[in-house]
Amino acid sequence: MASLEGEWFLRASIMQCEDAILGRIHFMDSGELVYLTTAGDLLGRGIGRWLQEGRLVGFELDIFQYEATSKKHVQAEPHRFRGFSKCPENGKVWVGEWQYLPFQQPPRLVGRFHASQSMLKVPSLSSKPLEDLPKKLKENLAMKLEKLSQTFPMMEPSWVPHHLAGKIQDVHYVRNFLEPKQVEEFERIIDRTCDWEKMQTRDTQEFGSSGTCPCGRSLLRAALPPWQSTMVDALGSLGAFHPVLFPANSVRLNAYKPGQGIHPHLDGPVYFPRAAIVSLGSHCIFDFYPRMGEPEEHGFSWDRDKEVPSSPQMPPGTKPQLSLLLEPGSLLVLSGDAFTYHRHGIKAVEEDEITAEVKNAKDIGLSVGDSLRRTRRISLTIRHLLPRCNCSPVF
Ligand SMILES: O=C(O)CCC(=O)C(=O)O
Ligand SMILES: [Fe+2]
Repeated sequence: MASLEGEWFLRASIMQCEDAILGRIHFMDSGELVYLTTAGDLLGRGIGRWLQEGRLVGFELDIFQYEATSKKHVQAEPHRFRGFSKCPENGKVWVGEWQYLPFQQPPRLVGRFHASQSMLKVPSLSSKPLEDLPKKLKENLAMKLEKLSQTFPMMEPSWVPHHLAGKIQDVHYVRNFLEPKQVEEFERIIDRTCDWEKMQTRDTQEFGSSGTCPCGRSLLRAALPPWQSTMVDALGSLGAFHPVLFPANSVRLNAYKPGQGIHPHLDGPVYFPRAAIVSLGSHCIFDFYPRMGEPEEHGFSWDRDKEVPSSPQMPPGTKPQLSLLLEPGSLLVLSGDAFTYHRHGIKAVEEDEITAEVKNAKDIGLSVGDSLRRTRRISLTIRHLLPRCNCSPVF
């Protein structure tokens, strides 16, 4: 019997697609698993758990992978797979059944996995019928794996999301994410350390990457300043980002004077479709606009006039569909539809008027007709910038 601990070369099929999963998988003695995609045109990684009971092995993996050259938005959630087999034999290719676990649905058998301990050779495919595994033992192992995967602290958001009434999915607003003291402390650090790029519409600075990789298709990863890492770690452990994508690797600071704002835009498929925005300083009204057409393939270039990622112009006079008052110390998380299809922006005004569209005004104790003067506002936009080639360690 071969020991499972260590690195394996894994290939697994999904229906007719022979090498849908192809890469290195590391079985750690802690019972954890790490997977790295090595298929030429795919990028991605996975994390999971494995268990061995008697002669039976089961492992579960959450895999996030995408085509390096794709200009479309990537999947919004990783896919979960499960492998089952007898313990591998020394020196032989290890073969087992491969299941896909759709969210809240029963597992589906989609193919086989093959693994070998040699990193030099892709495991050869076997067409021998798989030996039937004892049903009860398999069910037992599956139950245990399910329990283990629920213990990832970041899978269960421990804050209560403020799911807003309105037609836009996937917008969460969290009041008092930071305490006033923390807001002040972060503002002090920013004033002391930031090296702003001055724009017409705002000042800005990007953290987390620097320079381009040898092939020029991705950015190289740079360490975040410690105060930002702490915030990114906190967001990770609260469940704002999936553990497969932990830690988020990009932080953009924007500073707005009263009268400045940001033109309605989509952040684009260069990122995993999720952004966490932490506000410091002034309040502001943040607007989401109605969904318009397909956003695919936009957002890879910069609109120099508007100072936002490029996307087709909205018809003049388009009104916001949902507005929120962002308070200092608050956290806004936009993902899925809100990230992919609904432009967001902040009007360039000195004073914000509370209208019926400001959906959280009442929770904050404000009424329609109230107006609030802005002061300087600084925001942190935290996202996961996706590498577009295999030579960049930006992940
Ligand atoms: O300042 C904000 O709250 C929004 C910033 C933003 O949309 C961005 O950086 O893409
Ligand atoms: Fe944005």
